[in-house]
Amino acid sequence: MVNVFERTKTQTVKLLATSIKKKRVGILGGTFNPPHLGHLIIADQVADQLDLDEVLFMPDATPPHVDKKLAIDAKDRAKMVAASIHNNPRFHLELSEIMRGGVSYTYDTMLELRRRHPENDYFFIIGGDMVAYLPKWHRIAELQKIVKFVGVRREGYEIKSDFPVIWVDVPLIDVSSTLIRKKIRNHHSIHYLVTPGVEQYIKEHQLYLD
Ligand SMILES: Nc1ncnc2c1ncn2[C@@H]1O[C@H](COP(=O)(O)OP(=O)(O)OP(=O)(O)O)[C@@H](O)[C@H]1O
Ligand SMILES: O=C(O)c1ccc[n+]([C@@H]2O[C@H](COP(=O)([O-])O)[C@@H](O)[C@H]2O)c1
Repeated sequence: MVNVFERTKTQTVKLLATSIKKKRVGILGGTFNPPHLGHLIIADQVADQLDLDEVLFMPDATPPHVDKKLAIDAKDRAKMVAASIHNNPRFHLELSEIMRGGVSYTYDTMLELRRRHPENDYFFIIGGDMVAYLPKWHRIAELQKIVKFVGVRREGYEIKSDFPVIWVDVPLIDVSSTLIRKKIRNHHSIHYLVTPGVEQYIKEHQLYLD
């Protein structure tokens, strides 16, 4: 007969084994100013084709490139991301960069995520407009050792880079946050370009009107 102590020990070991199951985790980092259907489609296509367990949508605090101005608060961007992804159980909001504050270098973030879950495989998703700049990213040589980069093509950008990237085929989606902001400023429709929750949030908070 198995004594209670032994049974508990076996169960605990089993529990620990399942709780540290290695996951394949995609990360879509961005400014999400605002999040749009392009973000959702690329995350879903990559998750499907690379068989990912989850995708973390991770709004940055201050983007590393100096030319990106952020007029709206990180809280608004995070709330809009939450509204975009709430009905997809594979998508999660990752707040590490906003909580850490300052310039959001991916290397610092990956160290933090790896500390939390060293067992996982991480796949950082980037659009074709970003791939050419990868060699210039902060501590890229070390970063490459702890994350795999996944590239998706983007309308209007030709890829000329021999940087090691896993390419995933996605339908070309000619939508950007810049386009959405411009449409709002010009009082044009953004219906179907963002989720209904994001459209409502933008209206309620009167974002991007100037
Ligand atoms: N339509 C799209 N097709 C492919 N990749 C995209 C698309 N939209 C965004 N991405 C990628 O998603 C990531 C996060 O994008 P980000 O939040 O900066 O949106 P954006 O539309 O590029 O914003 P902005 O127009 O303000 O520069 C980046 O790697 C970007 O290249
Ligand atoms: O770490 C870097 O040097 C670095 C340089 C450029 C971009 N990134 C990350 O790439 C992601 C997409 O950037 P962006 O500006 O297109 O939203 C976002 O998570 C940024 O923090 C990171």
